[in-house]
Amino acid sequence: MNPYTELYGSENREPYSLSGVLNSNVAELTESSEGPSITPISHAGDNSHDAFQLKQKCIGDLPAAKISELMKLNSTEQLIMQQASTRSLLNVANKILDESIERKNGDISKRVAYLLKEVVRDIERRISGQSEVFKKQNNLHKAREEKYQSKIRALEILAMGASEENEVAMNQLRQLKAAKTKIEEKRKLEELDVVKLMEEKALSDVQISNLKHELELLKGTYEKHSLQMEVQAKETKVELEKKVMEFECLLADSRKKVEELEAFSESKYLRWKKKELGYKSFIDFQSRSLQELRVASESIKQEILKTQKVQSKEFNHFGLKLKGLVDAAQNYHTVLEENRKLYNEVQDLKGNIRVYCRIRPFLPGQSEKHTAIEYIGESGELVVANSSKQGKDSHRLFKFNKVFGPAATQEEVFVDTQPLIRSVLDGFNVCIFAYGQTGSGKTYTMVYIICSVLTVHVRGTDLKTNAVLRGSLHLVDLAGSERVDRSEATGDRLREAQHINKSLSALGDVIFALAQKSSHVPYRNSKLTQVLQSSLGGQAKTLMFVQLNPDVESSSETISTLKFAERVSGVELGAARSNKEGRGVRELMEQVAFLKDTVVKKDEEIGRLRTLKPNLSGEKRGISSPSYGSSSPRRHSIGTPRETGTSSGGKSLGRVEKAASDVDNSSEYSDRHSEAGSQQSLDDFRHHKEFLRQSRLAVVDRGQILTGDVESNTAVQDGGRNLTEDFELLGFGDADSEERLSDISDGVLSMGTETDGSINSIVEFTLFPETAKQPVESIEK
Ligand SMILES: Nc1ncnc2c1ncn2[C@@H]1O[C@H](COP(=O)(O)OP(=O)(O)OP(=O)(O)O)[C@@H](O)[C@H]1O
Repeated sequence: MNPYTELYGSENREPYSLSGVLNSNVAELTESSEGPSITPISHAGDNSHDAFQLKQKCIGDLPAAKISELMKLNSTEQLIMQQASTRSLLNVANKILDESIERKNGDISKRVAYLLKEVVRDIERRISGQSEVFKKQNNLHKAREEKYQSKIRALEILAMGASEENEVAMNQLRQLKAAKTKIEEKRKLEELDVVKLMEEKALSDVQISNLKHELELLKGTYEKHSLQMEVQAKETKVELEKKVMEFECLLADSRKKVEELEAFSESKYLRWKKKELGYKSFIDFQSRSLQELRVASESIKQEILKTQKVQSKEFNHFGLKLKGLVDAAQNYHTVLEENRKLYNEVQDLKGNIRVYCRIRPFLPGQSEKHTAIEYIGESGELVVANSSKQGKDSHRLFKFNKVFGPAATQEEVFVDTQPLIRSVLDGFNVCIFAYGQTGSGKTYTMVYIICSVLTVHVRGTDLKTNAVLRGSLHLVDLAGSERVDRSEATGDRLREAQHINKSLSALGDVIFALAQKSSHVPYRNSKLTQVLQSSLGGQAKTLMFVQLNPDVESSSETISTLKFAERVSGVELGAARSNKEGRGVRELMEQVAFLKDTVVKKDEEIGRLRTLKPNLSGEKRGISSPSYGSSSPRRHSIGTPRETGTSSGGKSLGRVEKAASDVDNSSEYSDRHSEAGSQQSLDDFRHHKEFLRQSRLAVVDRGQILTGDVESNTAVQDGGRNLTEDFELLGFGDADSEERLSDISDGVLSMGTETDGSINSIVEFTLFPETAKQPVESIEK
């Protein structure tokens, strides 16, 4: 649609129609220019232009409709118009319009006129474009004409030429035809392509519509989303506003604080300023002092150098003195060693009981316990903490011949004990017994000997002097010396503990008597002391191992044990003497001993019969008999029901009411138990005998342990005789005392065995049934 129609409607048709007229004229001109008359027009242009100029004035006075009418009607004018150039024609139209605009003064709106002018200009542009095309076409036609002319000339030449050339022409024609068919095919293909493209276009349309639909959907969701976002934005806005308010409050606070801080920092700054001034003055003062000090240090250096020289001289002097002191110290140590030796010799001469103290280590699982042992000296000093006491008494110092700490090995203990054991071969009686509370390591130290007392008798002949040597070694593993109140034993175990305690208190009595050098030593109060009589009083060498439990909970037991050991260490047995006798003397000694024992046994028999009398008259009460009245350190009551205690190695451990270590108390015990302790039940006695039958024999010869059957007594004749002698020596040789002998013969098992050279040894294994009671049969008899 023409845009001018839209703009001006029917009122403004006049310029449009004028333009249409002009256009049609131009179109006519254009059509005519394609024809062969173009050339005359262009050639005749100049003449017609002059003619047109002539008519120009009168045409200009006419209205537009008239002009077109004139152009149609007047053939001469028409020709002029046809022959006039388009530019001239348009100039005329312009002029007419301009004049009409001026003349009509508002009949034709200025706007329309202006647009008309624009249209005319556009036509002009087109016409100039068309003229360009015409020129080009003209040139093309000229070129074609020339080409055809040359072809015509060529064809004329060819026509005049031979028929072969005609054929060539025909061929060319055919080729042209073929080319034409190809072109047609190509066109068909292109048509097909167009169809395809149309189809694709249809598809694309469908896709576009789908996409549009999707776009609609997306638009919907987007709108929803944007709505939500808007709601959220509103909420967030509210929150933010709140926050802004809060921040504003904070800001106000912060401002206040800042102001305060500023004020504070201002005051601080002032203070620092003052301080700075102070420091500056102080630094000045210091630097002055430093200068002075430098000067002083220089002088001191000089003095030091001087002093160093003096000191080096003095050092040399001291070195010489020190060397002298070291020599003196070495001498002091040698003297100290000699003193120790001399002290030991004095001890030997006096016949003091040697006391070795041994502290067992904490057992596995006791690692967190505290120790009561505070100090172990190399010369036998021992400091023990006494938790029950305060102040000065909270520590107690003891001194013994030797103290073995928890780390001491069996080998170390044996090395120290070896010389004593060796002296048995020289005819000395040696007794080694271990004392201490239950579980303190007595058996461990006595090298796990399964029995309580092991006696080794060694007999030999000195080949040079023909003298007979008799030595005996008693190894005694005593029962635990724990208090009954601590053991909390009841029933059978309490009785057992009391019996065990008897033997320990009897031992205490003996040691107390020996320490007091009293005329009567109560050896016969227990089998233990009877067995040990030769070792405790017969100028024997006696060694006591005091075993200690390091646990602080056992400190009271430890203290009482050590007190007892202290007493024991004070006992002087007299210088040890070797049993080296001529044959005659020995026989006489044996006779004396035999007679002594017989007297003693007769006394005992009388005493027993005395006690038996009230029983026979119907009074059922305990009797006191030396043969049964003794208690011993170990009880082996096989077959008797008993509680399992803390014993190790199958031993029955006695937890006793009072430690025999406490000599003050032990005498009291001795009195009390000498009567009560002798009561033995028939059952216990039987059990004891049964056990003894099953017991095995251990043989020890120079530290070697041999075992043998109890029944297979393979002693040589001398050995057999020795056994009898030993029984006599121990005071059990009375043949009249049937019960006691049977008890001892079962209890003391011996075996002789050859040792090196002429020395024979007898080993005895002794068990003491503390709970064995007097058999009813014997009482009745
Ligand atoms: N020196 C030691 N080194 C390592 N363990 C030891 C030592 N002394 C003792 N023991 C251990 O401590 C425990 C108690 O020792 P032992 O049985 O010899 O005590 P005891 O005094 O003979 O006891 P009881 O009075 O009950 O017969 C045992 O397990 C033993 O192995």
